[in-house]
Amino acid sequence: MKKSGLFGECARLLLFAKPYWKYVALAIFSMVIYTSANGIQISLIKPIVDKLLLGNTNTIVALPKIDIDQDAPSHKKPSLVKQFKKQVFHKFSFIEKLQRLATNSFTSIGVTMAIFAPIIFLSCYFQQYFRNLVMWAVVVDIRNKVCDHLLPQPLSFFENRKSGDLLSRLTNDIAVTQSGLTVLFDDILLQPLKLICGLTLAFYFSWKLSLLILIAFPAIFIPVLVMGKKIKKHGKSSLRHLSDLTDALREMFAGIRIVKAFKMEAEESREIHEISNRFFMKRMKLAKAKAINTSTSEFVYTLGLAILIILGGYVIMSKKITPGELGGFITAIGFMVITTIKKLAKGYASLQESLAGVNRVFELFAIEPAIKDHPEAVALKNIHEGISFDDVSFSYDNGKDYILKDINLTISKGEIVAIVGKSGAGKSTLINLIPRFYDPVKGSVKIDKIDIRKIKHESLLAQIAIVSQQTFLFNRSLRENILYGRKGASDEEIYSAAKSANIHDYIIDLPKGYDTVVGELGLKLSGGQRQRIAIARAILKNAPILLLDEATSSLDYESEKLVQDALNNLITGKTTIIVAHRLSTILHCDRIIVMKNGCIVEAGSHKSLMSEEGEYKRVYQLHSDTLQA
Ligand SMILES: Nc1ncnc2c1ncn2[C@@H]1O[C@H](COP(=O)(O)OP(=O)(O)OP(=O)(O)O)[C@@H](O)[C@H]1O
Repeated sequence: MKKSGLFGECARLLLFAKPYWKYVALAIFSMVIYTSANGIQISLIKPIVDKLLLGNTNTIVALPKIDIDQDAPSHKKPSLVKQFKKQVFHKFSFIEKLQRLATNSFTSIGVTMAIFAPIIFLSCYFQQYFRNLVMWAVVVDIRNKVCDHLLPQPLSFFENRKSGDLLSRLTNDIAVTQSGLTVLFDDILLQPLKLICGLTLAFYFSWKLSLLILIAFPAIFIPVLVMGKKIKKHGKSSLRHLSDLTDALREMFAGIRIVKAFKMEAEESREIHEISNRFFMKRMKLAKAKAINTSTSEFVYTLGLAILIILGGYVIMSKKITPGELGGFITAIGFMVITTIKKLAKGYASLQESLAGVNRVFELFAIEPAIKDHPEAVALKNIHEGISFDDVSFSYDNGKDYILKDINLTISKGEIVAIVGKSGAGKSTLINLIPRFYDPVKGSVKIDKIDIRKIKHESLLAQIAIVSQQTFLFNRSLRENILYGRKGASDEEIYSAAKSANIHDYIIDLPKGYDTVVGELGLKLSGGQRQRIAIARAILKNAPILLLDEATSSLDYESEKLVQDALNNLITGKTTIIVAHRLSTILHCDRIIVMKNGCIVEAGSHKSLMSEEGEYKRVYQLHSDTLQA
């Protein structure tokens, strides 16, 4: 993935806020109001001290201001700095006017502050509300976009990755990204406004002291920048360890039956402890970098404050500033500038930590879907001729080991074909090429003579119903699980599909009937019941191509007979491919294909294959002997 710096990554993150620019503008507007209102309140400190306390009067009495200019000869042309100061303060003359109006007495100052209270209340509320609105909308959008980007990835993408890693990126890393957004919107947007306001006030009170503060800025930021890089590095590796932990936990719970059956609780617990310890060590490295960052900043601030007090004392003693100005200056620096710089430094560190998560989330966006629609892809509306495999070879490892070798097979529309062969012969792999779970390495799979790579993937899948070896049920109601076959089907259609799959009677006997929620991974149902739900789902889909991969393997003999009848009804007129180990279930298929080591070695009807002394007859006899034994 192309590496981008801090600004690049922040900009990419902020691009997600583009659809919400109106709310961003409202948040910034509220922030400006809020910060200015705070600044104006601080500016009232000067009249409180100089006019009301030191002047000891309730009326406007112009204090003889002790100024560095006062001894200057009147004919001398003011320096450039002084002219600039005059110009700047002239622009802020409204503050002076406000002061005159509002600073006659403690009461008028109190009233002025009270007038600002609702403004501060509203601007504070809206700036927080809009910032949060944008931030959470962006977080939700990022997660949705990652999901949308990942779901079309081919099966191999998910098989080659730890699902815990994906889970961790979608939860932990996005949570870290969210805190990055908080920093961006809270600190990076709001704090500079406060900093500008604080510095303006500080310059207004004493430009010389303010310049000293500006000179000290690099001393504050250098340690922050250095530690920021470390924080990002440790942040990224601690997220990787968290993802390992998520994956281990997910696997342990998914395989809890096996863990219990083999009494492996202690072993699993040891494994989890080890991974947790590794995560802890990484997390501590991150904590150390963050602690160094914060404490170095605190050290510099405290030192800076000490110097400021010495210098402040010096200037007040030499009467170059009024006590009111010094009070205002220290308040502006203490409440606005220093707290803001502290927040910016802390925010920078948090941002670096978050960018580690942002990086990992953006890595997912960089993955191009391996199976994409061809630019000239056509939509498949139905199937007229059939399916064909033309010189198809396939490998899971980029051609190192071929699982399917030069397969040539034509299946006519409406034909029922069974694929048999030893375990590992490549039967499931062959049928997985039809819905494009994988693409062939050589040759092509065609439907109605169109290479399926040139058919719109969605329309291809719409023509196929699959019942696979590993029946998966969602932790939702039985109704929803069956409805997965065809969204929008009526209750009658669901019941009819369930009846055909011989599961309806079982469902209606349950206290909650079709609204019964299936336990996690379908643990609450027996293997046979799960498979019948999956068959009902496929029946409901009513697609013209049926792929049954060991569809009846988990059924007891009674259910198998009933489901077999149902399947027989269902497959009438449909192009069906059945992968089966139980040879008794495929005797009446139109054609039986025998596979061995990734090649088709025999093909024909049960009768014709039995008349040959080939692989089928050998396996069939072995199968019959096993059944009789
Ligand atoms: N996702 C995968 N990644 C890598 N290799 C795989 C994958 N799926 C299957 N294989 C390998 O491909 C070979 C064929 O597997 P396949 O599942 O197609 O055989 P099968 O004939 O359906 O076997 P069974 O009857 O046991 O299900 C096996 O050696 C298997 O280990």
